[in-house]
Amino acid sequence: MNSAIEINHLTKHFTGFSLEDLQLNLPCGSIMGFIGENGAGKTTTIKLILNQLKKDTGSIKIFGLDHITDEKRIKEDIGVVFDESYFHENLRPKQISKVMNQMFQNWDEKLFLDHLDRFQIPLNKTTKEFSRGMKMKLSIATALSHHPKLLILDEATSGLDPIVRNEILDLFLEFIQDESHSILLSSHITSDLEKVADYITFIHQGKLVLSESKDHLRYNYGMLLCGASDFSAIDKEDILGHRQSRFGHEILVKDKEAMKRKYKGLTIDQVSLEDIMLFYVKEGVHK
Ligand SMILES: Nc1ncnc2c1ncn2[C@@H]1O[C@H](COP(=O)(O)OP(=O)(O)OP(=O)(O)O)[C@@H](O)[C@H]1O
Repeated sequence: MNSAIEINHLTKHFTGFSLEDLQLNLPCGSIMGFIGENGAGKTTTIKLILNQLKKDTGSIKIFGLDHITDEKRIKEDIGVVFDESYFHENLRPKQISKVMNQMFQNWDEKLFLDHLDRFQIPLNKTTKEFSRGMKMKLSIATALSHHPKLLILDEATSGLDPIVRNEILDLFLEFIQDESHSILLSSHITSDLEKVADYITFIHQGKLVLSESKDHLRYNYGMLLCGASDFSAIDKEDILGHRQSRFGHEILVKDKEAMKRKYKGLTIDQVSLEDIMLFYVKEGVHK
């Protein structure tokens, strides 16, 4: 079994929105960043994976097993974090531990308390007395404490300060040291994904734009910078996306090295995930 999550031809229709023919493969031992604008379909995809929403067509396999017929078995091995805390607000961490112990065979209270200690989460407060960051850390500690093999996190680091986010990213990198572990991480904070993700899947208006290794994106995509006269000499087919500013033309290109050879003398910068997203979502892509 090499895939933690394997999605083929997944489709879900709502009135006014469709997730169409999604393909995604998260290899075991890796982190996949899941990106897309607000309303692109990330949470819908995650809920479909978790069978919290019913798919229309397509297949979803987790650890090689069907996500519906083998749901009970699979759920033991998945830790899930959504951006909202789902604990009752009058519970203290040890009471949460009792609840989780009923839910998961592999619940490990010692591990849970170790995570809380590391995150400096007070044991004597109820969750309604927690800050947003504390609630998020509590959710992540909970998700990790039944020894899951797969973590699925939907905007789990949104609204957290950079120090807390870094702590959490470090924890993800530790988790992934075990090659049987994997993470699907939806986030708008593309710089976080640049730090930790091995793969990036990008959806736009319910459709897959790309699903590639981060290194492939880093080495193949580039931003060509030029003035008006050079711009007119660039072949249309090389322009993946284009933006004009008062400083000149910025052109999103694929196959950076080939472009460097073809347009000698022009600057081609490294491109960030945020740039790629902006060009697809805001500037429009030419092909
Ligand atoms: N239960 C539902 N019934 C009808 N439409 C829904 C339902 N759930 C989601 N949608 C629609 O599906 C689309 C995608 O929503 P989704 O929450 O998956 O986006 P997202 O990529 O997670 O966005 P965000 O980054 O804002 O969280 C939206 O247009 C939303 O209104």
